[in-house]
Amino acid sequence: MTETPAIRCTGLRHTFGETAAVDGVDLEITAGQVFGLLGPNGAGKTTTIRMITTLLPVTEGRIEVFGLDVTRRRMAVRRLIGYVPQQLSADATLTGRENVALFARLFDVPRKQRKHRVAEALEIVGLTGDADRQASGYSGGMIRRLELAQALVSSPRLLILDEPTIGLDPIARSNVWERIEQVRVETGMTVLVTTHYMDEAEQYCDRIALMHRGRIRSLGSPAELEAGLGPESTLDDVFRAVTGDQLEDGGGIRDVRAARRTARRLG
Ligand SMILES: Nc1ncnc2c1ncn2[C@@H]1O[C@H](COP(=O)(O)OP(=O)(O)OP(=O)(O)O)[C@@H](O)[C@H]1O
Repeated sequence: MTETPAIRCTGLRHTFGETAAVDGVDLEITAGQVFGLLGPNGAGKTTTIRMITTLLPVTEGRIEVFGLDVTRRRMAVRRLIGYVPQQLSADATLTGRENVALFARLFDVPRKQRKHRVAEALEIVGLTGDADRQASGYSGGMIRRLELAQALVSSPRLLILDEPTIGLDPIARSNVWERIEQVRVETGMTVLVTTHYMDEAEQYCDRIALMHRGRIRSLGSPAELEAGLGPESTLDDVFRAVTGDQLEDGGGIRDVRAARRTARRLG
């Protein structure tokens, strides 16, 4: 018997007025994998994620999360998902522990388990020593790890991260990824992540979908995608072949925006 996939999208579409942000996506994500959704700015990644997390309606097609239809079983689906959006979700005026405790209450973690689960989530992301400091004093990497703890406190089966490492320095980036990897190994959680960083996708993702103009253009493991283009090809080459060089400027602009956003959050 085949295992129910963590996510199955069939003929998925979402339009904003005349714009088809997601334009016929078929996608299956195996439970327990780290799956990377890659694409240039405006490819439709965030729109896809927002439909999976039930935050946007499905205009056309169907999404199932562990076999549950997201349109009909919205609340049940939400209970299965931990979501770290691109925009700020940590409160700088609270301590790290208070931030995570707030999410434990929001996500209905049973009262008796809350203290333990909050401490556990902080431990996983390596923030135990800083848990009782105000988040306003955290670095960008620490804020991102705090947001990860917020998403983990409800013990989700599916963790969805929208550009978790954008705007961070290389050490903070690998630190965030190590925590994600650790949780995956320990819990068997499925992880769906968007990133602009090809090296991260190559190193940490089991499978990748390259998205461009609302459609999936290429799908497979990093090695399969590279081998498909030719010997010595890198994931960057595959990306460029699919999107026509859009990454050259796109990533930079995006990084500047993200760095500004991170600076604002810390300021
Ligand atoms: N609320 C909205 N109203 C109108 N158009 C939108 C809205 N959100 C997204 N779009 C459009 O839908 C398309 C896909 O956007 P989306 O944010 O999903 O892309 P993305 O791949 O996540 O890009 P990025 O890497 O910049 O986050 C773009 O053309 C975008 O301008």
